[in-house]
Amino acid sequence: MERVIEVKSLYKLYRVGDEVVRALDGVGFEIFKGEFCAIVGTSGSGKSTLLNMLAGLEKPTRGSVVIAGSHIENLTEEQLVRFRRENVGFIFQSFHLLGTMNAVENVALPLSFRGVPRDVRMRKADKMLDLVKLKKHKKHLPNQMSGGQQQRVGVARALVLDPKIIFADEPTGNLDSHTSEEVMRLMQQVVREQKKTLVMVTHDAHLATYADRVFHIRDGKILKIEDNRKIALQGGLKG
Ligand SMILES: Nc1ncnc2c1ncn2[C@@H]1O[C@H](COP(=O)(O)OP(=O)(O)OP(=O)(O)O)[C@@H](O)[C@H]1O
Repeated sequence: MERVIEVKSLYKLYRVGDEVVRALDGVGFEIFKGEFCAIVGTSGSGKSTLLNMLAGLEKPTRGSVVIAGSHIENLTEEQLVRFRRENVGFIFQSFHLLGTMNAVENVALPLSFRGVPRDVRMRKADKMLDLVKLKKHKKHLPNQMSGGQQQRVGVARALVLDPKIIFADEPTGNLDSHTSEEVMRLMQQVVREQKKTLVMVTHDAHLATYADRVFHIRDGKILKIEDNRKIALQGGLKG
């Protein structure tokens, strides 16, 4: 199996007045190509800090983060921007769609930052919207779509540059429970069919059951890693 993310002895300490907060307190794990992993924990457990380190948005105090073979903790800001552009897609809780652009234009946006010609951009964006089953909503503006449809656009946009890894921070935080499950199933399907690696942060243990593996984090430490595939297999064997 191809290792896509390798984290070793990762620490992030913040000084707040006289106190030191250990947001990450010696975290280590590996994530492989094609895995859907969820990082689960309560508020303040260190989830966002961990995701920020994995995406190279913040520097660790100590330890290493190797993504697709590069030690990203050693990269300069400029190199990090390039690294993210070439390797990473993001799905946000609040969708982050541009209100004046329709669905295809929103999905095509990351391609225009790369200087891809308009006809190629539109063709690729169109294909991605088919993939997330939004064929009929391509010309709709964000305010003409439901929350779930907007997040499908968000998923399509994260995929359009064909990134190795997708990071999702509470991707269903603004959706009702039924729509959340739909978006989870979509993400699960995308990871399987496109052989992507998806790392999702959530406080919701139920949504985490859609992931292949669940990393439980508390006080900046990984308490346990649950393998849902093994659990499903054992369930199947028992049944
Ligand atoms: N910039 C900062 N300065 C000081 N302390 C911070 C900073 N960022 C995070 N922390 C602290 O680090 C710990 C972990 O925070 P983090 O945001 O990673 O938690 P979280 O699990 O993502 O929480 P939430 O679900 O509420 O977003 C918390 O105790 C938080 O107060």
